[in-house]
Formats: sequence, C-alpha cells, structure tokens
Amino acid sequence: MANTLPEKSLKTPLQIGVTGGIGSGKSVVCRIFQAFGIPVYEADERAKWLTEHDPIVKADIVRVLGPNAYDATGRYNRGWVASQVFSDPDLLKQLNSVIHPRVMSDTEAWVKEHTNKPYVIKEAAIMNAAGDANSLDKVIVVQAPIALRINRIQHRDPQRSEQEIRNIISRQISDEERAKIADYTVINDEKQLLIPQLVAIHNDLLKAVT
Ligand SMILES: CC(C)(COP(=O)(O)OP(=O)(O)OC[C@H]1O[C@@H](n2cnc3c(N)ncnc32)[C@H](O)[C@@H]1O)[C@@H](O)C(=O)NCCC(=O)NCCS
Ligand SMILES: Nc1ncnc2c1ncn2[C@@H]1O[C@H](COP(=O)(O)OP(=O)(O)OP(=O)(O)O)[C@@H](O)[C@H]1O
Repeated sequence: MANTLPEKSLKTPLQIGVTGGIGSGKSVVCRIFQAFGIPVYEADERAKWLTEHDPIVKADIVRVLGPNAYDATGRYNRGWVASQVFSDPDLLKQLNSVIHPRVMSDTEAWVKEHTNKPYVIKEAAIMNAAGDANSLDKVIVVQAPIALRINRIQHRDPQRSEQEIRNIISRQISDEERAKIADYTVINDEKQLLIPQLVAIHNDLLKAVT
C-alpha cells in the first residue's frame, strides 16, 4: 500500500495527484480528502471552465475542431466534441495540447495559495498530460473493476451509451499503465472501505512533512 516518501518530498505543500479511469471514484475520494481539510484542485472542472470562458482556449479549440465546437450562443458543444475526440486519438491529443498547458500554469498559481497546508491534491482524469508526474510529489491511483465503473457512469450520466463509455476508457491509459505511476493505490470496489485506506495515506503524507 503506502510507500515511504523519499527525501525529495520535503517542500510544502506537497503536491499529490489523484487519478483513475472514468468512474473509478476520483471525485468521491477527493471529497473525503477535502473533509480532512485538504484543498483539492479539480483539473477536469477547471478545464471545463476554460473551454467555456477563456477566449484564447476557445479560439484554439475552433482552430483544432472547427466552428461546430461551439453553438450559436457560444456554448461549448460538449456532446459533439466528445463524439469527435473520443473516436479519434489524434484529435484528442490536439485538444489536450490546447487545454493542458493552461491547466498546468493555473495549478501552479493555485498551489501557491495553499502554502499553509501540509499537502494539496490535484485531481485529474489524465495524469501524464495534465498533472504531469514531474510536478507531483506522489500519485494516488483510484482503481475499480471496469464493469463497476461502466455501471456507475451509466447511472451518473444516463445520456452516455455503454459504447461511448467504452470509447472513453479506450482513450485513457490502462489500469496496468496507471499502476506504474501509483505511489498509493486506493481500491474503490465497494467491498473494501474507502475511509480507512484514505486515513492511512493521509497519515503517511503528514508524517513526511512533520
Ligand atoms: C471531451 C469533452 C468535450 C467531453 O465533455 P463531456 O461533458 O461529455 O464529458 P466530461 O468532461 O465530463 O468527461 C467525461 C469523462 O471523459 C474523461 N475525459 C475527459 N477529458 C479527457 C481526455 N482529454 N482524455 C481522456 N479522458 C478524458 C474523464 O474521465 C471524464 O470523466 C471534454 O471532456 C473536454 O473538452 N475534454 C478536454 C479537456 C481535458 O483534457 N480534460 C482533462 C484534464 S485537464
Ligand atoms: N464507493 C462507492 N460507492 C457507491 N458509489 C460510488 C462509490 N464510488 C463512486 N461512486 C459513484 O460512482 C460515480 C462515479 O464516481 P466519481 O464521479 O467519483 O468518479 P470519477 O473517477 O471522478 O469519474 P470521472 O472520471 O467520470 O470524473 C458517482 O456517481 C459516484 O457517486
């Protein structure tokens, strides 16, 4: 389970990534860390905000995806964009390259607002591009069986077909690849209790900074 933190991680706040595939339960896990008093930066939410409000990001998205990316009132056509990028890895890569650098610089500014905290969390569906292992001291990976994840998303987002969910999964790194970047693994299979796993990680991280 928990690794012992190496010497390098003595700056505060530590920057901890929480990642996992669609439906693994990243947001649920992060809500629990928030209840422990830990600030959470939600990269996916921030990315969503940028796609709706940042004029440079919007112009770049239109350059990559064409005018259909926004409707006549200027709202992001999320469903249409999802149908394009989750079936075309190259297009997804281009979309990522528009959004992720902005999220990265925004995260750096956000971290500076929390220097009084022992650690902060960055939650992101994709870690390499968005969170980037280099800027994170440790990565927590949330794992859950694929069938359970699909079932959860079908309940949470009833508008998504099973095929769309499977397409998204196929555009994310595999569980095996994710396991390689994990310093901590949280099993969210609705059999093992979440809170004791998170308390153990929290205490381990506190030990590293005190
Ligand atoms: C593709 C878009 C239009 C889909 O929007 P939609 O409202 O349908 O879905 P939502 O944003 O909730 O994402 C659905 C699921 O897809 C996964 N996902 C989202 N973006 C990505 C991505 N770039 N790569 C892989 N999976 C992704 C997440 O697990 C997420 O839960 C939207 O996610 C988007 O613009 N993504 C690019 C921004 C981004 O890269 N965000 C990720 C971290 S910064
Ligand atoms: N342990 C659990 N018990 C019951 N329901 C759960 C559990 N974990 C997650 N869920 C539910 O499963 C759904 C997906 O969880 P959550 O939104 O946290 O996943 P996520 O990894 O953040 O997904 P995404 O990548 O789509 O943002 C939510 O509706 C959530 O309430």
